[in-house]
Amino acid sequence: MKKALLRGRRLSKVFAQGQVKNKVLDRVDVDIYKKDFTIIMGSSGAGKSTLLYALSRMDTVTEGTVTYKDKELTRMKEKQMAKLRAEEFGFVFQQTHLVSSLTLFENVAVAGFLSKKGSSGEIQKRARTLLTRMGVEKAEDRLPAQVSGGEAQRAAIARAMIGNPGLLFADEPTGALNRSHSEEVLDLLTGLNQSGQSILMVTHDLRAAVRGNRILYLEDGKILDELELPAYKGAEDRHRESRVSQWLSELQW
Ligand SMILES: Nc1ncnc2c1ncn2[C@@H]1O[C@H](COP(=O)(O)OP(=O)(O)OP(=O)(O)O)[C@@H](O)[C@H]1O
Repeated sequence: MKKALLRGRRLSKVFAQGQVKNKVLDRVDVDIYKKDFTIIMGSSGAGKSTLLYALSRMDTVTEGTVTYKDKELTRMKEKQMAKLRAEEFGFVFQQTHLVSSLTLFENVAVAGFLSKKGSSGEIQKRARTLLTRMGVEKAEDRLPAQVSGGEAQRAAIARAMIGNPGLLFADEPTGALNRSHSEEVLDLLTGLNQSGQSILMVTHDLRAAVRGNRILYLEDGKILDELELPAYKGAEDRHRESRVSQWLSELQW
């Protein structure tokens, strides 16, 4: 039996606004496995991002436990959690949140210094290698405002990878990109996964979802169903997209 890298048990999240309570996650049980490219799908407002934030402890849960490599994150104090997050997790969001006054290289290197993994020289070398791997080495001395949205997102992925994370969390990483830039970013994520990187990604885009080998479907705060797929082999596999599309239509997505 596969052992979970990250495990959520009976996760509930209630947002209270005055007297009104909105239960967004309802006792969700979920396991995320090492080396998988796991996707969270569901309709708008289903709680996808809330589940990602709960599992990464970017946000607290109302009830339930989150365990990563046998450490219970839901018991950790914020300082301990911040350390674990810096050492073990990488994050990519729809907006890159790159520091506007720093070059792409500096954005990646600074994140590397914060992860405290290696000497200054090693981190700078790794930053350059990652920017090259992401295909943005020619833009590394430019500010975020001087590059395209796709280049900025690729630099943001380099930044997320600089600490060699055990798990990369991505929340709609292609949500703000045009089709060709989205494909470039998805190709990079697929490549990272093929070299062993575990990824958990939220998306509402079918083209992004087909990159995963396991898709979880969230509805009304619960995981309604999941689909296992073989590893992604390339865009020519048309059958894959129709299979996922068929599954989603059965779920009335
Ligand atoms: N900080 C918050 N305070 C109050 N309600 C919130 C908060 N964050 C999210 N919600 C509510 O929780 C529900 C789920 O939000 P969430 O962003 O997780 O959904 P989602 O499935 O990621 O949606 P989308 O695909 O539209 O981004 C929504 O009804 C949202 O309005």
